[in-house]
Amino acid sequence: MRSAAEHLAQVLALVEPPEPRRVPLADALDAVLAVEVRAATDLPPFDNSAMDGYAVRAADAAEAREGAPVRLAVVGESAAGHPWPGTLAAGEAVRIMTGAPMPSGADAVVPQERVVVDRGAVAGDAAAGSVVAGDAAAGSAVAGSAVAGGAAAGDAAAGDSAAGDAVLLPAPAALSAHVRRRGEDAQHGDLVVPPGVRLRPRHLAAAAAAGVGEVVVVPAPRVAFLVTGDELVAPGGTLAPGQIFESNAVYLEAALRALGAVPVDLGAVGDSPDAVLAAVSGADADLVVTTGGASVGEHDPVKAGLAPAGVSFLTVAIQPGKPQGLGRIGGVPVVCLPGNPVAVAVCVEVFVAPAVRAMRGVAEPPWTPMRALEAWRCPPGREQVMPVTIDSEGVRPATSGGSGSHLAARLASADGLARVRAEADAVAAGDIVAVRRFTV
Ligand SMILES: Nc1nc2c(c(=O)[nH]1)N[C@H]1C(S)=C(S)[C@@H](COP(=O)(O)OP(=O)(O)OC[C@H]3O[C@@H](n4cnc5c(N)ncnc54)[C@H](O)[C@@H]3O)O[C@H]1N2
Ligand code: MOO
Repeated sequence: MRSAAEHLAQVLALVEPPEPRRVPLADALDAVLAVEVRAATDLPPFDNSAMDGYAVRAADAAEAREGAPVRLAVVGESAAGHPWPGTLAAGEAVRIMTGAPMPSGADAVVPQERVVVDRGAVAGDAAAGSVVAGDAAAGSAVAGSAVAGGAAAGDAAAGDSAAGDAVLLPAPAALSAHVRRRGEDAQHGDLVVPPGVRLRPRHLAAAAAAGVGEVVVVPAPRVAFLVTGDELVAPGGTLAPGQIFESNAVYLEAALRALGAVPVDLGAVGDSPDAVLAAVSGADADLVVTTGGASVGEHDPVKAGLAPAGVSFLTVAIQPGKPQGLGRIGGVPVVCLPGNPVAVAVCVEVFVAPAVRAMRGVAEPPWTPMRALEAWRCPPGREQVMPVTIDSEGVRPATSGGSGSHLAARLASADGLARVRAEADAVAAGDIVAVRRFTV
């Protein structure tokens, strides 16, 4: 019998990552980046305002004081997507919105709460203009110089100015205040996401912001699955004598999806070796997984169909999961699992998931030592993989029936798996076992 570790090495040796492919960002979530993302532009692409307010020349406001504000003529407006085309001259300000380009000549932004707008002051009769204070402080700062007219306080009103108004600045503006500098986030050509990163939403946003619309990734591997057995009926149907409900295909489809693979359902082919060979041979996949028909029985169709085509059938020192097959059909790696549902779940966690993660370039989560809180028995000579419940103190068998490979319903109560070395024939309370929460 081959050890589980040895068998895993053989499985991993058989699989290869799919060829990297260029995909739009919308299709790249969770894929592993094959080629680094570099900024296609400076980011931000231009100097712009971090505030709604007024773009000014800091030098103009240097002498501004409470009670002696500096008055600037508002000569235009720069909004996000709508730059102001001119050049700011001494004594001028431009109304500016958050994200809008800084006008040429401007080097600071004064938030609108910190100014007082003198409505219509420049265009015509200053005395007729109304003074609009952004907030109480700004209002009081210019109380002495406020021009007669209806005064109204409030942010919205203060921002509502256009060319022809003037703004009163009650304090100096620091050079570059509230200006977001071109290239301060990333410069054209800078590394934004290195290769090997599993792309999460934040990586996609960073690539998009840097002007990159497509990325080269290791695509999700296509993993085909085939279930066998004349006794299977789709869940929800009616059982005739001797029939059982199909659960392995349901599990595999979901597990493969959870692993980031593209599941390819090859169907249920009954107990015909020819049908097994035909289904597996035609699979458009990076890996094929079969369940059932891999043992020593009279009607083991997977073994009968695939062994003559070159798949090796062997026993692995693991419980559950002893009879398995491994090889290639038409160049495509094939892993044959036994049919018992718990054996399938265990073999996916121990052999198939690591293979899928290796194909994707994703790290394998570790198994960690934990304390057994109860005693249980194990089969000598095979590494036992026991479904367990997990709490902060340790683990307990999830079922009183041990790791029986047919106990599919009870598998639902487990949190993860505990591995007991092949030499042990029992676990005592207090023993240390290797544990991992289910990864699918
Ligand atoms: N004489 C021996 N008999 C068996 C041995 C042995 O060493 N000598 N090994 C046992 C072990 S261990 C296992 S595991 C099973 C594996 O047998 P197969 O891989 O041939 O699997 P099947 O017989 O086809 O199925 C086993 C079991 O699982 C049920 N099953 C199958 N497919 C599904 C499915 N898609 N959904 C739900 N349930 C499924 C099937 O009805 C059987 O009950 O062999 C032992 N025998
Ligand atoms: O190895 Mo089998 O999967 O024990 O029942």
